[in-house]
Order: sequence, then C-alpha cells, then structure tokens
Amino acid sequence: MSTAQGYGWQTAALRGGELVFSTPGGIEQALRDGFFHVEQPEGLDLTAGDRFARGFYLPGEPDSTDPFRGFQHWTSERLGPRQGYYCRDDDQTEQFFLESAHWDSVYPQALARQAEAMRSLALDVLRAVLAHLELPPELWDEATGRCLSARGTYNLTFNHFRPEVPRRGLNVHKDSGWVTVLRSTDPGLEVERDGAWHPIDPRPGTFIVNFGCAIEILTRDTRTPVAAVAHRVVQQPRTDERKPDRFSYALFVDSSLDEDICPGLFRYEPGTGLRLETNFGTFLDTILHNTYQKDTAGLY
Ligand SMILES: O=C(O)CCC(=O)C(=O)O
Ligand SMILES: [Fe+2]
Repeated sequence: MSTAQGYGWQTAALRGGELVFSTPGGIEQALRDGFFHVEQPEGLDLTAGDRFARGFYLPGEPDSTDPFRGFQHWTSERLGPRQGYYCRDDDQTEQFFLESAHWDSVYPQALARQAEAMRSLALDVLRAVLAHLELPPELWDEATGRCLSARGTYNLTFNHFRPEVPRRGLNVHKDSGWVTVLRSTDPGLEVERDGAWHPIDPRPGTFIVNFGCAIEILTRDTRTPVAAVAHRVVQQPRTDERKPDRFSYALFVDSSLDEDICPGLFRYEPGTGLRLETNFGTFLDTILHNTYQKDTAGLY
C-alpha cells in the first residue's frame, strides 16, 4: 500500500512453505517493490555471522582465541574467481565473498551451519514466490538455473563499511540473481522506487529479501513481472569510537555457472516457453565490475 507516509514496505513470514504477508495484497506489492522483509525463522542463531562480519577484516590469522578474524589473506588467487577478500577503492565497503563449495573448509564451523540455514530459508522463499508467478512448476528448476536442486551458486558475502573512507558506502546496484537474504541491522540502505531514493529502516527480527536481475529477466513478459530492486548504501559517517562500524551480510542465490548444467539466464514467454537471454558468467562479471567503478552503476 502506498500512503502519504510512504510505501508501507511489506513484511511476511514463512509458514508451511507459504509466505504469509501482514497486509492483503502484500505479495503483489512485494513483487512490484522488488523486496520485502521476512521474519527470521525461530531458533536461527546469527551469532557466528555477526562475529565474522565484525572480524574478517582484522589483521592477523584466525586462531583459537578468535577464529573469526584475519581473513584478508583468503583472496581470489587462493579461492577462485569472485571469491574471498576484496577491498574496494571507490566504496567504503571491504568484502568477503564465499561460495558454498568452500564453506566447510574456510568458514568457522558455526558459520558454515548458519550459511546453510540461510540458504535453506532463501530457497523456501524462492519456491513460495514462484508459486505466485505465471510459470509452470515443471519449468521452475530449469528456469532458475538449477538452484532449486542444489546445483545453483550460493554465496554468503560480508560487508564492512569503513567510516574513515570518505566515499559512498556501496554503489547503486541490483543483485544479480534470484533472491537475496540480507542481514542489515543499521540505517544506511536505500532503495529506488518510482525514480526516488527511500531509506529502509531496519526491522529487528527480520531479514530483507531482495529480488535480483535473474528473476526480473525471467518474468518480464509475464502477467506477474517481478522487479529487481536498485539499492545502495549511503556514506557512513565517522562517529565516536564506541559505536561499532556498520556491517551487513547476505546469502545470494544465483544460477549455476556451469554451462553444462545451465546455459544462462532465461526469459519466459507465455505460450512459447523459455528463451535464452544471456550468458550468466559474462552478465555477472559486468554487474560486479560496474558496481565497484567510480562512475558507473551495477545495473543492466
Ligand atoms: O549493507 C546493506 O544493507 C546492503 C548490502 C548489499 O546490497 C549487498 O551486499 O548486495
Ligand atoms: Fe545488494
């Protein structure tokens, strides 16, 4: 619902595999907004993720007194393309990207378990959303690049916003894939809606679910188009030393990058079927490159 106070961004809970929104018409609005809040599942412990978010960039090596610090040495040279520690030049964020194939060998054990729980939530959310779309269930797994059958790309990615760096927090972008489950607990996130930027106030006890480019492309020609939300994080001010730096982290669900498993991103044409739109690896590299350059944006 759009009111004089704002858009009334949607909140939902997953119950028995279905998304129950707090407002009638909630799902339709969420698909138009490109995001919604989802209640955290009961019993999901976020301690490990929050610790890693506050520690991965600290100097040193992980050790028995602090297994959550000292991860800047895990770079893409060691882990592979788009993986590991990145320090951005034009944004405040320094980041840590890690695909599910590496979770057990790189992340502390409790964090690997949390990553799996967040992936399972993300896939439950995606299935519940797909049930509302004009897309036959027999096409779901192929259309979504096999991410529903454990063959997709699943990254748990961390952001630390360095308040001493006088730059934007995180540049304008759309997430690349199907759904993102984002833990964002401090102000600073903004979304674009109807040509204007709107701050998103954190709602305790919830994650934010973002829809990404893959689902926007797939559904564009259907009766149930899903918007990928353009978003950014504004520059974080230097404050007093006792206030901890802003962090966030997110579980990203993308298609398989293995072309034998998934040829790329599809568009669904009702009455015809799936049409291959673009190679996914190239698409992903372009979006990432454009997000972290000075004068571009991670849009397509
Ligand atoms: O920090 C946030 O609130 C958003 C982070 C984000 O958009 C991302 O990591 O893709
Ligand atoms: Fe994002």
